[in-house]
Amino acid sequence: MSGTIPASMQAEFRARIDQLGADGDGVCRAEGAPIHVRYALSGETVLAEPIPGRNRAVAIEVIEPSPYRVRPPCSLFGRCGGCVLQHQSSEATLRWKVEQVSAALRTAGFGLPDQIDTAQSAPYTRRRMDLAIRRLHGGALLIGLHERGNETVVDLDECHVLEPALFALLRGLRGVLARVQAVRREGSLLVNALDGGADLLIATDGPLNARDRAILAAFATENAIPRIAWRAEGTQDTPEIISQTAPVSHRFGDATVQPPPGAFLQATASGEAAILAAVLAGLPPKLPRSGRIVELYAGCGTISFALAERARVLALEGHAAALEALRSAAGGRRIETGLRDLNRQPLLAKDFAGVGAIVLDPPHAGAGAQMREIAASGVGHVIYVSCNPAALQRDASQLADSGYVLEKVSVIDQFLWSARIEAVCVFTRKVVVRRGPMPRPNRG
Ligand SMILES: C[S@@+](CC[C@H](N)C(=O)[O-])C[C@H]1O[C@@H](n2cnc3c(N)ncnc32)[C@H](O)[C@@H]1O
Repeated sequence: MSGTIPASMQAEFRARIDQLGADGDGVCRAEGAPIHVRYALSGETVLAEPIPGRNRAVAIEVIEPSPYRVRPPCSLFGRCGGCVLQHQSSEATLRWKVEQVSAALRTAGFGLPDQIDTAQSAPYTRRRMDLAIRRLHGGALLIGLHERGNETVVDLDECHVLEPALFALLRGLRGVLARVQAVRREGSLLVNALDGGADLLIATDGPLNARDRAILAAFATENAIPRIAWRAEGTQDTPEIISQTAPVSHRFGDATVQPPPGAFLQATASGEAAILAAVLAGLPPKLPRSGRIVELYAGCGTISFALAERARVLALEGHAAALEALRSAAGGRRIETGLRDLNRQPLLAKDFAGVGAIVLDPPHAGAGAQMREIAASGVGHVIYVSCNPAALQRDASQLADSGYVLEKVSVIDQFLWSARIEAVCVFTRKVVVRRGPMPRPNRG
């Protein structure tokens, strides 16, 4: 969305909100163009104040409230960019998320199943968060999330989504990082609450000196943190392990994985469970134990180990360290792994010959070139785990064009009070399965 608010609405204006946009903001129309009004809900009339230079506004007074408006639980709501929908009941937000996914699938060309399953994570259960670090001129340190639309860091002195133990850890870390000279002006912190303890990946805009390392190592020991890793801010360098007090471990089913620093993890344990249940429910009921599943974008194996209970799995992933974690834990299971950049080198349609099901969990941008090959493969079951309805719409339209139907949809709200939406969609196509060799992983 670009442009600015029409000249006739440069001052405060009354806005009648038609709907929520994909970003969770209310949308009204002015002179034919949509204007996004923050903190306004569908059906409301609000007094809105334009944000200078943008076609966005902020609700400053609610004139006619939505029946779903509630009091936001967090005092940082409206400043911290982490939550955008605390002023709407969680039930109404879940319905809105279902509608967003439904609209994407309808636009892609599918009829919807009679029932859409839903799951919603509870407050205080987020186990992964990417935070910003900012040093103020006086030396004090902020750890938190950016304000919406700008780089100001809002110190997270209250949070209703994070697991309490992680939140408590941040409290201590704030004082510790204030003493770390490598944080000159800014940095970032990725916290993962693994089963074996918290895993921290810190990035700073200056180099770590020996004193910094000692400070971080002492913090790890005092707080029983298995691992702290570091890398230079703004890079994707392989993280350096600063402190390792215990083995890093996380369980996927009966497998124990050692995820790399900053590893992708589903945002909540209950969200992960809902995703797994929906994926397993979407597998063909008669998949023989000797059958084959190709899993794309497998990460460290969140889904792979559960799939391997049902059939042989070929798990492909583009991030070498994540794949290595999966591969190391896969011993004795029916999991073959392959390192592959599926954008540059997608599996081809013919590579899927004889495969009983494809499970894919692509990044935010969607499956890109890989999707065309999946659609052309004719594999009977395609189970798509989505974290972005817009990408889902693009990718699913290729399945619609290839004659797939939509069997099942589950919408999972594991990013409570945000506009982020997860969905698991099961697409099927009646085909005669071609027999052929298992696709060969491309070992990197
Ligand atoms: C949404 S995560 C899902 C990971 C895993 N399925 C899980 O649930 O933990 C997407 C995964 O895709 C991987 N990925 C991103 N781009 C890729 C590419 N071009 N080729 C292969 N894998 C890619 C990421 O490294 C990440 O592990």
